[in-house]
Amino acid sequence: MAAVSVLGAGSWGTALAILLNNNGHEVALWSIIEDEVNLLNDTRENKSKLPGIHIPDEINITNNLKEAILGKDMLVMAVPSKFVRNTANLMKEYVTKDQIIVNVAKGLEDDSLYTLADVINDEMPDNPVAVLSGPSHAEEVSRNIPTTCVAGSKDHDIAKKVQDIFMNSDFRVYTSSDVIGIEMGGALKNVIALAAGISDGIGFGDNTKAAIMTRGITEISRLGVAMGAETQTFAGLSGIGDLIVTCTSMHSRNRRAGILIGKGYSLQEALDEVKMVVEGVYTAKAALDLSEKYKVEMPIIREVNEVLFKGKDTKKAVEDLMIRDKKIEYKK
Ligand SMILES: NC(=O)C1=CN([C@@H]2O[C@H](COP(=O)(O)OP(=O)(O)OC[C@H]3O[C@@H](n4cnc5c(N)ncnc54)[C@H](O)[C@@H]3O)[C@@H](O)[C@H]2O)C=CC1
Ligand SMILES: O=C(CO)COP(=O)(O)O
Repeated sequence: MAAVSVLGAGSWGTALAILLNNNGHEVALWSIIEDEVNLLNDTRENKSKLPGIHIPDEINITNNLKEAILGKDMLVMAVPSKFVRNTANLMKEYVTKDQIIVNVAKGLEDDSLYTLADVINDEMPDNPVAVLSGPSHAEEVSRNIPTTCVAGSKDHDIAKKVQDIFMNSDFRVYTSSDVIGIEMGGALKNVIALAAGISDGIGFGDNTKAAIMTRGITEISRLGVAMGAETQTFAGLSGIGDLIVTCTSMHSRNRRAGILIGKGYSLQEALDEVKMVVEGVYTAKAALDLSEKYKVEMPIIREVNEVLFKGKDTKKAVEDLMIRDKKIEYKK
């Protein structure tokens, strides 16, 4: 058994802390927000994000970062992407180089255009860094609904350790060495989910959503491969698997925000309504910047940016996607 800390007590951090506790590990759950820690300790429930799910008494819920880090074998970073650098920066005072850092957040850093594993590496260069990603809504994982994920590390032994620590009969974990592919799939599917939600919110049908998902994974894999990822990863759990769950589930924060925007809500109104982090909004701009940097065409991601940040009419965005130049899907 291992000693593990989960950093970030939102829906995903809470669900993973419970899973790790159920796996028999010694678990701490840290949040930077003192009020959040007090509420979780008082109620042993994350009422606003995972209502009805009991947080076992053995989990040490703490606001003390030093206490959360010291003596742990693994540190799981479950804070939203925009807080990853600052959290990693705070952590480095206490981490020792044998501790494995596992990133479970999905996003990109907007200025540097770094993936989150790269941000963590940048802050804690001596630590082994892994990622865990896949179609895995906290609402279902916390109810032990069968789920599959992939643990990625360039070092197979590290990926295997992550697999061993997280896996149980309801949570199946594969390993992969394609870290960049896993991260790009996880980050960019959120932008495509916004588009799928917008289409649903407008009242378009299943045909439209299937088109967005299929052309969406093409865009994601085109950029990912240009950045060094393996094509095959985008056909896997962290690619098409996560895209399917995000574009079709009512648990999806990104899809829900998209639906509201498609119905005419402003971006801010949609974010206020969803309450939890909508990562696609933060990733959209970085994805567009990366598409320009790598000279990769990403029309759906471009239109999502137009709608989110330039107030473009959602129906006009879809129309502009439909009347683009004629293209070949495949030619031998
Ligand atoms: N919710 C889910 O089902 C899944 C979420 N993820 C990813 O996990 C990450 C976290 O998502 P959620 O748990 O859904 O978010 P959330 O919105 O439920 O939780 C956010 C949490 O971040 C922490 N936080 C807030 N401000 C902070 C700050 N300034 N510094 C450090 N920590 C702060 C707090 O503990 C807060 O509860 C995201 O990148 C998301 O894409 C990945 C897989 C599943
Ligand atoms: O990444 C996630 C599930 O795999 C969570 O993001 P969404 O809630 O937008 O689907």
